[in-house]
Amino acid sequence: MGEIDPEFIQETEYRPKFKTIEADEEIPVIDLSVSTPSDTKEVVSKIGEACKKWGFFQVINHGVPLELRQKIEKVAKEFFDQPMEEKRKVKRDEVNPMGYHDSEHTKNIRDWKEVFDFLVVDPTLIPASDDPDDKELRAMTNQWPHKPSEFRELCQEYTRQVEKLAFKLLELISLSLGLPADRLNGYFKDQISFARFNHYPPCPAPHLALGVGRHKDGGALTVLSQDDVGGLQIGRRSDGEWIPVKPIPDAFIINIGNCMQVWSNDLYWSAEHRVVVNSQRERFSIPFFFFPSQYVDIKPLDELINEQNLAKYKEFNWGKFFASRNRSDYKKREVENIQIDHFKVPE
Ligand SMILES: O=C(O)CCC(=O)C(=O)O
Ligand SMILES: [Fe+2]
Repeated sequence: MGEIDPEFIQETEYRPKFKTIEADEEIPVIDLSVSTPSDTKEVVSKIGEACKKWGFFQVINHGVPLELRQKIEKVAKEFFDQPMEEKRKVKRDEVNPMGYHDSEHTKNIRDWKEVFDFLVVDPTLIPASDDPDDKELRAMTNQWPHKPSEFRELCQEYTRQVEKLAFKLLELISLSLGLPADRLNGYFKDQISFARFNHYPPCPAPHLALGVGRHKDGGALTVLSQDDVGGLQIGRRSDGEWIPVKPIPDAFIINIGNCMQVWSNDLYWSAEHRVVVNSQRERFSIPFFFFPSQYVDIKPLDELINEQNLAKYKEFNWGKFFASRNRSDYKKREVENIQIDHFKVPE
């Protein structure tokens, strides 16, 4: 049994069990290639069902070139393979959260991973603090390493392509809610989206630590690329059971974030998920967090609420929510991380 720093150790109830979970159910795999309006209708309906039941699905024939994905995976690995001294040159700090980081905390427990974050729009403005009365904004900017030499260009090309997919999915999700395809697009005019390279090194005590502790993604949706190692697990909406997400070559994993859950007034589900690590193989993944503009106030969409279906959430400001979440990632805090449940209207 390996020894690890106590700051990585999860409370007993949150440690992974490593029992074989009966694969009686898996998240749906949806083919996005459509040639007729009736194909689109079918895709929309499958997406709607997946968002309700799981909050997760995988997509194939998504339009992001495989070659680009292979290149980006290669440079991400090359970046992390460098000595710590090199990686620290682009280390993030409390002012600028973009760049390299190796002490991410989820729910106040340290994650067994290192990350590199980069923005889609550079610079991106966010609230300077999570204090609702503080109107000041600050700029986040990208920090690019010199090596690998094609790193920056590939990262920018990757976010351009994945952003296109994110907008396509946003439109399909709007349609699935019975709304016009472009109903949600305006919320992303000054999007604060970013992408992340996750590197999970082999862990000597995979039964005690997690690559990422259980959490829900904050934004509208996440487009995730994972390698063939596996380790992502999602909490099933019906009973909370942890279900592994099977790696499928060239597929993207899509999950609903908190904003979409609120917009849909709980029809769609932002599922809790986590990453288990193993003692043998390192794992890489690349989430793209599709985040609305900081000034957008999030609340259940007017078209979806009525006397039979009252709004389940009070309005909250996305930028302030993000600023609050962001602070808690750095280090242990005494208070609980902000959650959408804090905005729930009592029944
Ligand atoms: O590595 C993964 O598969 C998922 C990572 C994740 O959930 C996150 O970075 O928010
Ligand atoms: Fe996540």
